[in-house]
Amino acid sequence: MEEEPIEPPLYIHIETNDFSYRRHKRQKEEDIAVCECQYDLMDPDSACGERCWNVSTNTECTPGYCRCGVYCKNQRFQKSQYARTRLVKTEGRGWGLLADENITAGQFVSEYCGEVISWKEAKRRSQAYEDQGLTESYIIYLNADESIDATKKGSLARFINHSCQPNCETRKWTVLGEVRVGIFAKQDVPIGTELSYDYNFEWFGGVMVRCLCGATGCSGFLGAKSRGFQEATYLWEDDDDRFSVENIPLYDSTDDEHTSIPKDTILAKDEAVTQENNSNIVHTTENLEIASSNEFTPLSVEPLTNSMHKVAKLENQSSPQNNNHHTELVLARPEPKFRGGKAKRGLRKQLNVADICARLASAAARQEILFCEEVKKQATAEIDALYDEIRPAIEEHERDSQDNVSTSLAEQWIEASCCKYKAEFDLSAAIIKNLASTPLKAKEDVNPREQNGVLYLQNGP
Ligand SMILES: C[S@@+](CC[C@H](N)C(=O)[O-])C[C@H]1O[C@@H](n2cnc3c(N)ncnc32)[C@H](O)[C@@H]1O
Repeated sequence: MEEEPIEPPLYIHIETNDFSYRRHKRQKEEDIAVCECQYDLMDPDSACGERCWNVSTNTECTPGYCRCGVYCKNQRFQKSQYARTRLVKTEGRGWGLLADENITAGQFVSEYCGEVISWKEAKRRSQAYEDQGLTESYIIYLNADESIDATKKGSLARFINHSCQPNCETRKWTVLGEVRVGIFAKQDVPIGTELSYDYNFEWFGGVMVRCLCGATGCSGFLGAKSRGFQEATYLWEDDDDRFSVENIPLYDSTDDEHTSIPKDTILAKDEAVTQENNSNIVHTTENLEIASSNEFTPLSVEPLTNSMHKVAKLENQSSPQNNNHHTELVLARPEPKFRGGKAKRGLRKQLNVADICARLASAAARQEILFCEEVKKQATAEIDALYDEIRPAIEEHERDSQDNVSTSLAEQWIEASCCKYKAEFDLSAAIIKNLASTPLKAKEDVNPREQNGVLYLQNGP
């Protein structure tokens, strides 16, 4: 019997994402993250190695803005610094990718390139591919709004198969303002080993693929953790005839093999190949979140007054040395900080400045305190306005673990937070100073008022 030729699948090979659906983002100068690394001949890691703060936030250095110049090691996506890999025909799982060199844990293996498309378009294509009866799936989740479709255009990473016990993982990196997906080794991978990562499909199609990864504890199906899968299995349990096991289109990759090519026939070496018949759609979700180690914690705006819970209990002490109405400010313990670092608005005012001023005999002292309060109000208004601007980015971070706050906005936020802290501090300092050094009004001139447990003054006896 004549053996069928081993035909590598057809697709258009690309090494950077294709942006036909929208324009590539243009990185603004103020948004470029510049690290502090400086190349030192004696220390190779000095040129944007592990200690580089861009590396620690999964952000590549921008050429021309990194002082390490050509020595910068943090431009792996931009320079396509992939590991050597080989395309291989597997048994039952279509084509796969082998390590063609010893790969070390943490090494960048390849970028998952494809067409960057909107979430809506991904859904539309998913349906279309399914309607065409295509069983292999190449769409992965990029972020809440976009996906990467490597069905027709892609890099070699599109051939990496799923395993429930993978030796690689996906990570998201920001490169020149765009988020990109890389495949990174989770462990040392010896030459000749098949590369794999956990798809965790967001399964759009009705087609389910039996997982043939062979791992102990294999979940049984590709995308077993996906919402689509959960819904389908729920319906099965429901005993609904329409969704009985028989009626669910089930694709077993072994049955679908159209060739009888010997197991693991090594085909091409880092080879770009094209063919039109391989397509279908999958979505990964959780797995990509691994990439979000660039934790962004929104700055909390916790004014001093707020942390000084029930701020000031001003008690008058009669002192033999001081015939003035000496006043002591007692600060209660701070309340715990806001959880999640989220800025809270509408903070309760702790200091009744008008009331404090009403007790001070000196007009200059009153003016100073009122001025400080005015500055504090302005600082509060400033940070509230900024909060509205920064809010969408915070929400996006919460949704996607994606830090999209522009550096300039983040800097404004930090500056405004500092101004507000300073204004709070100045106000408190002005009150303390004036209460301590300024004569208070005579007791009969002051109308004692209930301070609601937050702040109250008692004149001396
Ligand atoms: C991104 S492609 C991987 C490359 C694909 N094997 C090929 O030949 O082009 C994903 C498809 O590969 C197949 N596949 C990947 N991992 C598999 C596994 N563990 N078990 C069965 N089929 C798998 C499924 O058909 C899936 O839709």
